[in-house]
Amino acid sequence: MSTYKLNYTDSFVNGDANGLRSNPESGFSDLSSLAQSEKAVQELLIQQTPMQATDDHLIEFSEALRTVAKALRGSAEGKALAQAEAAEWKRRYELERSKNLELLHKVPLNGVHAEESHSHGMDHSAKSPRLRVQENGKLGRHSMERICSHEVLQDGEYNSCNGGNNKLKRKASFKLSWGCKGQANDQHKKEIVSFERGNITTADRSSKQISLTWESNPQNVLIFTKPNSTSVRVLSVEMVSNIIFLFCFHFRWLREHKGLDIYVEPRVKAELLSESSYFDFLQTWEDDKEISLLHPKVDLVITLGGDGTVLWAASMFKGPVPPIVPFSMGSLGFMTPFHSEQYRECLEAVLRGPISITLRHRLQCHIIRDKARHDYETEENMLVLNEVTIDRGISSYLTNLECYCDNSFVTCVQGDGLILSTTSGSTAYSLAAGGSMVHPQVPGILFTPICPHSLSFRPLILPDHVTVRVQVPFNSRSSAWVSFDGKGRKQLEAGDALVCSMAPWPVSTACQVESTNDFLRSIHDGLHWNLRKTQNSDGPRD
Ligand SMILES: NC(=O)c1ccc[n+]([C@@H]2O[C@H](COP(=O)([O-])OP(=O)(O)OC[C@H]3O[C@@H](n4cnc5c(N)ncnc54)[C@H](O)[C@@H]3O)[C@@H](O)[C@H]2O)c1
Ligand SMILES: Nc1ncnc2c1ncn2[C@@H]1O[C@H](COP(=O)(O)OP(=O)(O)OP(=O)(O)O)[C@@H](O)[C@H]1O
Repeated sequence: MSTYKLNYTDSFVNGDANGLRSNPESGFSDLSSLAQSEKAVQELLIQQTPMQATDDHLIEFSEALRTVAKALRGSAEGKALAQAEAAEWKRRYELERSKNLELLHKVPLNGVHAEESHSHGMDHSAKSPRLRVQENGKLGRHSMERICSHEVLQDGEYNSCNGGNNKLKRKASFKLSWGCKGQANDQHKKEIVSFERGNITTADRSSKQISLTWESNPQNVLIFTKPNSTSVRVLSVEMVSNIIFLFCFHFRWLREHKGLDIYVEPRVKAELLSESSYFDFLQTWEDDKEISLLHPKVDLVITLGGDGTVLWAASMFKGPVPPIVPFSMGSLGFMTPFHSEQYRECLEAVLRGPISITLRHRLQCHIIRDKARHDYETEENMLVLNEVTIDRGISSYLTNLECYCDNSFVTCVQGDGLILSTTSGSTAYSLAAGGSMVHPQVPGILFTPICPHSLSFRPLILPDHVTVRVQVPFNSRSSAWVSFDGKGRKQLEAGDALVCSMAPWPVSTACQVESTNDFLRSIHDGLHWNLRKTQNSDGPRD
C-alpha cells in the first residue's frame, strides 16, 4: 500500500509568508536572499531606464516589485528580531531555572532545610524536588502518561495579602496523568493520529480519565462559601479548625499552623472572628484586585455551597485555576459531588491522592463595540464555566442575532436569544432551552437557541477549536443583553459583537468516584433523568 501524508492547518499560521519558508531556522539567510532580489530589481530598473520613459506599465510593475521586496525584507527582519528575542528569553529562562533549582536546595522550608526536614522523619510522600525530578524520568515509562506537571513553583513575589509577611511563598507541585479506557496503557501513543503505511489510526481519545497526584505538599488552601446560609457558616467554623488538624496529621512537619495558610473571603473572616478571636490567623484580602494575585499562592480551593459557589470560585481566577474540591450544600449538585457531612474523609482522600478529576473547559468571551472598532484596547475578557447568554433582556421584541463560526455564516437567531455553553454547562440553562446533555470532558461548544421562532432550529454542538461571533445587526429593532454564567449583564447595541472561543485555562474539580460515574450520578440524582416505572413482565410477548 502506498504511504501518504495528511496535513492539518492552524488558523494562526496561515499568515506565514511562503517565500520565507526556505530556511525556517534562520531569518538571517532569508534577509540576504531578499537583499539580493531587491538589488536585482534595482539593476533591472537601471538597465531598463530608456524604456521606462515610454512605458508607464513597466514603471508601475517595477514599483510594485520594489514594494514587495521591501515588505518581504521587513518581514524577514521582524522574524530575525523575534528569533533573537526568543533566544534571549530562553537564555534568561534557563538561568532563572538553574537559580531556582539551586534555591530549592538552599531555601529553608518553613524554617527547616529541605534536606533536614526530609531526614527528620517527615512524611515520606513529601520528597525533595530534586528527588522528584529523578522520579519523573522514571514516570515516562510508567503505564499512566503524564500530561502536565509543575515542579514546585516559586512566584518570586512577596505575600501582599494580610499585611504582607515577607516570606517567599511556595506552591505545591502535582502531576496530572491520564489513560484511555480499553487500551493497554503501555501501547499508548502520544500523537493524535498516526499515518504509518497509509493507515489512519487514532491513538488519543478526547475522553480521558485524569488523575491528580501531589508531588509536594499543598500548604495554601482557599475556601469559598455560599453567603447568607447558616448551615454553611456552621460548617465553615468546624472545617477551618479541622483542616489544620488534617494537614498537620498528614504532613507532620506542618506543625501548628506553621507553613499552612488558609485564605477566606473578607466576609467569612469577619463572620468567623465574630465567633472567636482564634480565627485571627486566617488570611484574607481587602481589595478584589488582590484575588488575582492568589493563583500563584493557592494550592487547593474548597467550596461550600451549590453549583453557583463553584461558578463563583472559578470566576475569581482570570487565568489558571487551582484544583477545586466542591462540597455540596445546595439542592442541586452537578459540580459538587462531595457530601459536606463526609468532608473529613474526602479531604483526607484528596490530600493522600491520587484523585480523579474532571477537567472542565471554560469559554473566553469579549465584546467588540462598533463604536470602538478601531480602538486598540477592547473590553476585558470574561471567562465562563457554564455559558454566555445573549438574550432580549427586558425588551419585548425578538432578538435578531447574526452568528458566525470561524467567519462562516451559521445562522440568524430570531427568538429570545442564544446560549453558547461549555459541556459542563450543558446541564444548566442550555438543558432548559432544549440542548443536549454532554459529558463535561467532551470538548465542544454548545450552540443552543432560546425559544427560536422557527420550526426547524435544532441545537448544535461545535468543535472546541472554533471561534464563534454573535453580532447584533445594524437593522436590529432592539439591543441585546449578554450575561456570563448568569451574571454581569452587558448591553449589546446594533453593530456590537460578542466573540467567544475555548479558553486555555480549564477548571479541575475533584471527583467523588471518577468523571463519568459522577456525571451519570448527577443527572440521575439531580434531574431524575429518564425515570420511569419498570414495565411488568406479565404481558404480551413476541
Ligand atoms: N432556565 C434556566 O434553567 C436558567 C435560567 C437562568 C440561569 N440558569 C443557570 O444558572 C446558572 C447560574 O447559577 P447560580 O447558582 O449562580 O444561579 P441560581 O442561584 O439562580 O441557580 C441556578 C440553578 O442552576 C443550577 N446549575 C448551575 N450550574 C449548573 C450546571 N453546570 N449543571 C446543572 N445545574 C446547574 C444551580 O445548581 C441552580 O440550581 C447559569 O450559569 C445558568 O446556567 C438557568
Ligand atoms: N462566595 C460567594 N460570594 C458571593 N456570591 C456567591 C458566593 N458563592 C455563591 N454565590 C452566589 O450565591 C448564589 C447561590 O449559590 P449556590 O448556587 O452555590 O447555592 P444554592 O442556590 O443553594 O445552590 P442550589 O441552586 O444547588 O440549591 C449564586 O448565585 C452564587 O453566584
